[in-house]
Amino acid sequence: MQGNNIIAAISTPAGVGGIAIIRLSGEGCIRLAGSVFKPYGNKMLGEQKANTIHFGSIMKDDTVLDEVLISLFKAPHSFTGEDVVEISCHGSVYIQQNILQLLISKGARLAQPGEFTQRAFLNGKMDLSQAESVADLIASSSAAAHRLAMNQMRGGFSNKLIELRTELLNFASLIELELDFSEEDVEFANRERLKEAAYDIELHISKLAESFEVGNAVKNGIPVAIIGETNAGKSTLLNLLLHEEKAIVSDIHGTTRDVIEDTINIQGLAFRLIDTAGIRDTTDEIESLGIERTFKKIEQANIILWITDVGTTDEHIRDLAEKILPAVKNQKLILVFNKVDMISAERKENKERLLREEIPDRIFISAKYEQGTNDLESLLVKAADIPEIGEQDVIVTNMRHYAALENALSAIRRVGEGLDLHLSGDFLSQDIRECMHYLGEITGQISTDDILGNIFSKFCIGK
Ligand SMILES: Nc1nc2c(c(=O)[nH]1)N(C=O)[C@@H](CNc1ccc(C(=O)N[C@@H](CCC(=O)O)C(=O)O)cc1)CN2
Ligand SMILES: Nc1nc2c(ncn2[C@@H]2O[C@H](COP(=O)(O)OP(=O)(O)OP(=O)(O)O)[C@@H](O)[C@H]2O)c(=O)[nH]1
Ligand SMILES: [K+]
Ligand SMILES: [Mg+2]
Repeated sequence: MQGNNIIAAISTPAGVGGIAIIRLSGEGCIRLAGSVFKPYGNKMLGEQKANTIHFGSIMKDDTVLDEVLISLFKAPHSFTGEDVVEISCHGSVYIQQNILQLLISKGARLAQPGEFTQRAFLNGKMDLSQAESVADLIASSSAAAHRLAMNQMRGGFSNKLIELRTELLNFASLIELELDFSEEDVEFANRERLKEAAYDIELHISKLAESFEVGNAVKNGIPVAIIGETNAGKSTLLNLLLHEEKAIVSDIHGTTRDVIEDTINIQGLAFRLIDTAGIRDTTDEIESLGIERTFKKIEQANIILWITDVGTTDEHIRDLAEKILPAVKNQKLILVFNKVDMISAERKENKERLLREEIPDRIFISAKYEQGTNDLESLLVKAADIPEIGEQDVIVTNMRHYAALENALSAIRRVGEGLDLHLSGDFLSQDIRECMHYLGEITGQISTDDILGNIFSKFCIGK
């Protein structure tokens, strides 16, 4: 049916803002929009040039639904690569819904989530990793996450993958050429040079794969577990850093029983703060489960803030250290002495020396009276140890890309091993092709409907 291929959606958030945008894409969408648009000028919409904007009314039969601006894009020069019409109307939900229904009654259909971007991908406007970065860009909540998504959208990652693919292709041709001439027993490809090439590619791919640790932390927030004895002030600190009464604070030991998480932005970096149940010996079953979770969160965090009441005895702190230190592996551990408002300078000096060797990073704060918390924030940024990210840096932020890179890495490693073992060219070339296949999955040169469906269904409607 004609028009069935025209998709429509409200691209702006529901019910907020003075102006809303309704987007149409697909062959015939300009004519479709023209059928409900009464221009104030004398030319009909269908006669207008690409990249122009027009003022007029949207008509439902004889009633004016709204006065709008309509922007025209013509294939292939649009976001989707198809004809695109954008209607800017007033931001009333009533108007938006009525215009959308009107367009659907004229033959458009509701766009699925991400369908505009999916079309842009299918029409070659961008590759798959760029399309995915659009969703990341929309979700970015810190300067660093924004920069990574922007680099990816502008093709940094794609270009790197194209480079690698070209290298692999050259590599495969060398080996395959040799295969064609195998009867004549010639060696076109110098084995040492092939080994170097394989190693060089391996190095590039492994660098990309390794960047995922930083990329993932920047995109999802660096996980910070806030742990320690009951009543140390963990939830007070969480609320202070979040500027929100997220967790219940009380002078009752064991107030927090389950994990509470939220994300904050400090100096352009996102941190995922995780408040946990206070550690103590308890017979309460629920509380014990909460404490088990505390130890799980220690495992999952990059940074651990061990909060202790500065008035807690040295013995008790040492006892806790025996439980906490074995659970800490690669994570950064910071010892936070809380409630400094309650103690003397002399007492503080004594605590300065406690567990110095085991935990060199420490700070004194008062969560309740907001003392030392700026320094704590700076300490968090330092502990996060995220390298400065430049515009040219390619950093992997997507689990799907990471998994594909790991597969590509195994394949290119097999090529290197095959060369060491003097395996015949057909084996080598098979692994090189496999490596290319996995890189192609990232850019979408290799893709299935399942993969695409999975990616685009997570987008918002209208994107
Ligand atoms: N109103 C509106 N704002 C928007 C978008 C949109 O689609 N509509 N975008 C949607 O994400 C982003 C902008 N991205 C866009 C990317 C390409 C084209 C486009 O028309 N490209 C053509 C022409 C390029 C040219 O003139 O040089 C092309 O690539 O051929 C439009 C928007 C953010 N803001
Ligand atoms: N004087 C003083 N009191 C504080 C400070 N920080 C927290 N408190 C008080 O300490 C008590 C316990 O605080 P919480 O934040 O609930 O402690 P918690 O570590 O989350 O406790 P649990 O969830 O029970 O493990 C509350 O009465 C807070 O008001 C501080 O810096 N100074
Ligand atoms: K408490
Ligand atoms: Mg608490």
